[in-house]
Amino acid sequence: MSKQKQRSSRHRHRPRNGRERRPAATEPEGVITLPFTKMHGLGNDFVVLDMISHPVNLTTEQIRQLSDRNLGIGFDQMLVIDAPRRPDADFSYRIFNGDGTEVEHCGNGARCFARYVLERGLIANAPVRVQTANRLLELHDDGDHQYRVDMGEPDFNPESLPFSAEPALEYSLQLPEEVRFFAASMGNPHIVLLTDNCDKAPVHELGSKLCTHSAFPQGVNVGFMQIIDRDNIRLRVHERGAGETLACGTGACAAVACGIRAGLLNHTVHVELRGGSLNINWQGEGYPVLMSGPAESVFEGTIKLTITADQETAHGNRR
Ligand SMILES: N[C@H](CCC[C@H](N)C(=O)O)C(=O)O
Repeated sequence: MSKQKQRSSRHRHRPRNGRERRPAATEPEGVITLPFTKMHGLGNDFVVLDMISHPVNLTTEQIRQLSDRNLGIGFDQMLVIDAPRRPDADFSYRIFNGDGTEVEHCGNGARCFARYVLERGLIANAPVRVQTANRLLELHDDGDHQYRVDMGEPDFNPESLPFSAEPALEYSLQLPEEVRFFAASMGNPHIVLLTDNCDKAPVHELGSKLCTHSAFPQGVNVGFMQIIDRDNIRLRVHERGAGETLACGTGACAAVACGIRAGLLNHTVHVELRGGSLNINWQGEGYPVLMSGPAESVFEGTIKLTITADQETAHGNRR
């Protein structure tokens, strides 16, 4: 059986066209009950929505409200699972920061995605191929809730962030104080600053200033990397659209790739973040970055949402 057929036979109730959908429970006019799952990767926390079974297009404002840790559910990012949009993928998934902005990649989220679809039998077994806005990821299950993700290749071209500068190993900005940093895209934009002590790094003050600096028209994630030795780093990340998180998977990949490219690190690095640790491997130009780490599922819930008429239509149409 061709790989394509093998792949489709691995899906339980998941015809390619995604047509079989169970509408979210609908209550009085415009109110729906939306099931969600709360998950995290090293404390970087997510709300996971299954848009195949419960289709609804949330507005930016609704995402912001749901991310509020007092008024909503609370999360760093929302992961939205959907049917694949290309034949070589098993699923697609969309990622939204807590501020409602949609982004291209989420490393900790990819591991949680893998656990979600495998534990629910939405696919028979790993590897799971999932497409994001601009990448195709391959997710592997290493057992004991440890997952390994082929994160794709780092892109060191500053235009990929975007950041208008001549390609270089290291860059600088006058804030007015001079700040030096590496830059890489993992599908989403990262800059990485070296620090001799993560605990004392000005993650919030400097991170928030750089994250929204005009040099980065689409914003940027700001990592603070402390090199312990060639096999171990500590890392804190001020994330675009979320602030400092307890861990950042794409940030760990970007930091290690930049460190290896600068000749400061070996090819497999243990990354200690505030929420725990990841193992990152990168063999160099032309190779993908491989990330290994845990994914935890915390609780299931439902939330009532008032949706507008056109969302209702979209909701209805996607049944
Ligand atoms: N804030 C990031 C997206 C989430 C990345 C992070 N949570 C990860 O695990 O990679 C951005 O705006 O590009």
